[in-house]
Amino acid sequence: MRHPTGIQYHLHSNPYESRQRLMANRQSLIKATIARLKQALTHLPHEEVGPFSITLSTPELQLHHLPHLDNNWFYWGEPSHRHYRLGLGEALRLSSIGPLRLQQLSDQFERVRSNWIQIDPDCTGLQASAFTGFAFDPEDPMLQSWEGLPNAAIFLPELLLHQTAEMCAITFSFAHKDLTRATLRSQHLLQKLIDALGANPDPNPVPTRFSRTATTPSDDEWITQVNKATHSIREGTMDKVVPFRRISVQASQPFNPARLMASLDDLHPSSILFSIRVDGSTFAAATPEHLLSRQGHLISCDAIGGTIKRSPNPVDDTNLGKTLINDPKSRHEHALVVKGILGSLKKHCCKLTSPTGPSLKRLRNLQHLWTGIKGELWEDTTLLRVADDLHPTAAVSGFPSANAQRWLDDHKNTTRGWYTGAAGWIDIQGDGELAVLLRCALLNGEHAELFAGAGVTSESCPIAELQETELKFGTMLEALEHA
Ligand SMILES: C=C(O[C@@H]1C=C(C(=O)O)C=C[C@H]1O)C(=O)O
Repeated sequence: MRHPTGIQYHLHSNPYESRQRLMANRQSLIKATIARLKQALTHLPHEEVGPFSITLSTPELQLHHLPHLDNNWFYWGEPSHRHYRLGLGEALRLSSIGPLRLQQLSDQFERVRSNWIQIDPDCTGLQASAFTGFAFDPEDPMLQSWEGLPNAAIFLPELLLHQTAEMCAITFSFAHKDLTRATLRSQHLLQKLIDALGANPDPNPVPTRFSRTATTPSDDEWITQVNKATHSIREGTMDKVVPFRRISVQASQPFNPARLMASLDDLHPSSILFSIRVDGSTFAAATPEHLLSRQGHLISCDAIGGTIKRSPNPVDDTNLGKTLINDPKSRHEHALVVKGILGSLKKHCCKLTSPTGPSLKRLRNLQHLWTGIKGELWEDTTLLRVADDLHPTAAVSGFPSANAQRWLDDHKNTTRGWYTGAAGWIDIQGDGELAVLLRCALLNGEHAELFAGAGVTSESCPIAELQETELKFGTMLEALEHA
């Protein structure tokens, strides 16, 4: 295959072979890439303030999993689209907290975007991009196990490895004009990246053993809480609320985030995978739900609400799906999510479309009611401003949102950190994707905390909602066995 720059390359289908080849050629690859970077840097416009991003096609590299890294990382994967992004280093961090956090972040990012220069000498067409994420609660001070993760932030990585189904490219970014420093830093990160990609994955034939050490609220407390919620709903306080539970697990050896993401990739190829490590906090998620995707003036959102288990028996599995789709309680719970999202999008969109009824979204261990919502944006808005109005959706907080939030605060069902917040990427054009952070875990050595919630309406059965949270914990618990 011949690349536009004239570089000859081969796509290796055998990962072992491609790793071997990478390690054998790594010094020459680093040298050649840095030479191309230096060459591209000579084209930087002198008068601009930056940030600056240089994108180089790197067909010799392939990204299918989070590699084993000892420094900070940002990772986004959509296995079913063979689409992955890995960020290392921070060229720039924008952060904010408080009720105006997303508007402030949006304004800061728009200022950055207006000065951001990207050079793409290989004509990859891949846009320079940053990672972003935010906690559920705008006021969450991010204490205890969440310490290190900011409440809301945008991170422009110094090195972004971007793999699509067709190509792989590296974008080097920096927020200053010290070209020597930029080159040295790029070389250092490239070396780290190639060493990580080229390393053979740790063999882990034995499942990781761990035990559950704490559950908050306990089963009994949860049942009381759900009963109180259905009572409040029947009294007319709100239509729906989504309380959550947290479990702690303890293993005999540290969990390995790279192995965790690889097993999530194998077990949940249709989910969105996200992981971040900053300042000692490691967070990972495999979520089925987009909060928002934006491409130009087109946006889309997932409305998800209504959950049932799966069965290994195909007939039973189909029947479970039918039960869910015909269940008035689940349909009602789902309809509130759709209504809430349409209500939030109205002011941003000149056109909104959604199917008249939900379909089934089948995941490995559970199935959901799902409605895809599409819209066309008015011109003067941004991904983060739309996200600000969407978040929190009735899928993760309740309906109406303010009443549900008050109920959760009153019942101390708070301190969620990034669980049920959102994270993703945002590019130089203002396009991006944000995923709702569900089916997730905070990793800390041999300790992990997992989070799961369930939508409660007037007809909810507390035991069924308890079982639903257990099903949802199952996503991470199963993957942690291979971590
Ligand atoms: C709150 C969670 O999931 C949300 C709630 C759902 C429900 O109540 O049926 C389904 C999907 C998610 O929107 C979670 O996974 O923790």
